[in-house]
Amino acid sequence: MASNGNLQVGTKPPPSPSPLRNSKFFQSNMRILITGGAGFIGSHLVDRLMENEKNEVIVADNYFTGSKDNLKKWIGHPRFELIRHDVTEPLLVEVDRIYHLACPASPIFYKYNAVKTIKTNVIGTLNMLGLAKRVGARILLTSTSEVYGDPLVHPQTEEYWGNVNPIGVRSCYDEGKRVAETLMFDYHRQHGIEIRIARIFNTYGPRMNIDDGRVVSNFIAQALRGEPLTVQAPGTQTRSFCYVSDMVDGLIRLMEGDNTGPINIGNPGEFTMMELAETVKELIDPAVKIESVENTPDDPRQRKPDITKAKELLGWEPKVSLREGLPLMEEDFRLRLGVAKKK
Ligand SMILES: NC(=O)c1ccc[n+]([C@@H]2O[C@H](COP(=O)([O-])OP(=O)(O)OC[C@H]3O[C@@H](n4cnc5c(N)ncnc54)[C@H](O)[C@@H]3O)[C@@H](O)[C@H]2O)c1
Ligand SMILES: O=C(O)[C@H]1O[C@H](OP(=O)(O)OP(=O)(O)OC[C@H]2O[C@@H](n3ccc(=O)[nH]c3=O)[C@H](O)[C@@H]2O)[C@H](O)[C@@H](O)[C@@H]1O
Repeated sequence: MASNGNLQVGTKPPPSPSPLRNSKFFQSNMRILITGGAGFIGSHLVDRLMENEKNEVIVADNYFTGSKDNLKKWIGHPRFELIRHDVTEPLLVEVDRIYHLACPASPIFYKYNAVKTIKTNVIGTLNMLGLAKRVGARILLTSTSEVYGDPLVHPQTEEYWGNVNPIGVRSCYDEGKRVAETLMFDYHRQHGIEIRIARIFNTYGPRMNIDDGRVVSNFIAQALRGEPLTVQAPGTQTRSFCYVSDMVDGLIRLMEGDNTGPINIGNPGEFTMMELAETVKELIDPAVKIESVENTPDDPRQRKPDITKAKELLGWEPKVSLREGLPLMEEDFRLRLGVAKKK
């Protein structure tokens, strides 16, 4: 039984999975559902899980921000299935694991239809927990460092309750993810569902949407197009950036470990947005300009994960530094934009 000290007395044991899993000759595969698996992190997670012959992977995605193109190498594979499905509608599939990633991650996209974003986080998570209860699956939620809001505690530990605006333009996402975490623990305490919660910090890498609006994808696309890098004021705000392969490794370790979380998964390397712009400029095009533009409401001024729990409980820490990761993302964007490296 997973534990994190939060369990009430008398919690029911987790629901039993299909009798097949208890058979002496266990032949069936581990059946894994990934909601949002056509997205940036999700498609890299599919790649890693499909490497294991024992895994069958099912992706459910509504393609709001993801695309089939991210999964083209798996379509038609006997151990892979792709379903066009919106998690705000119930889904019934017999699975053993659920990685629940379905939610737009870019602020531009999650603000575009705020009501849909909070529906996805609340109703979508309710539907996935209902599925986990129905089929006896273990479920992992990709929560976010945004649950800490504009943090007054720095770096952020998992015990910090956050400083979140409940009625702002980011609340559909920040509060939506907080409610999702609440639902996860309520199903865990009330129904014994096996839960895992990852609080993901800013993640970057190949397959991010090029015009996604997030800072790393914006700066690299702008530098490759010879456009000014748009540093949103004040430019001294900080973020900590985790390369996608490290993120995927952390998510799998959390799912297959025995701690419910929440556990911060991110790279504690903290940079101001101006420092990030200067690094991208140096790496891609020293001639590119940097311009200051206005920011959006409620933008957190600082963000840096305390990853003590990830290190101690998951044996995980990031391996790829920003200076190692950015060139890998540049190569992907050059390929997709058709922009050759200057000799
Ligand atoms: N990338 C980051 O920096 C970051 C940081 C913190 C948390 N996260 C979380 O990780 C998860 C994946 O993020 P990402 O960066 O891959 O984002 P992404 O936008 O690339 O992927 C999200 C996927 O979910 C799908 N989706 C959205 N709403 C859906 C719905 N209602 N039904 C079905 N599918 C739906 C999208 O089409 C997309 O494929 C999200 O839950 C996000 O909140 C990401
Ligand atoms: O890691 C997280 O938990 C969160 O990180 C990001 O949220 P945010 O940090 O706001 O993402 P960006 O839009 O990339 O902004 C990062 C910083 O860069 C700045 N920025 C953004 C874009 C740009 O062109 N220029 C720029 O300076 C923003 O003002 C902000 O201060 C993701 O979008 C969220 O999904 C995720 O939950």
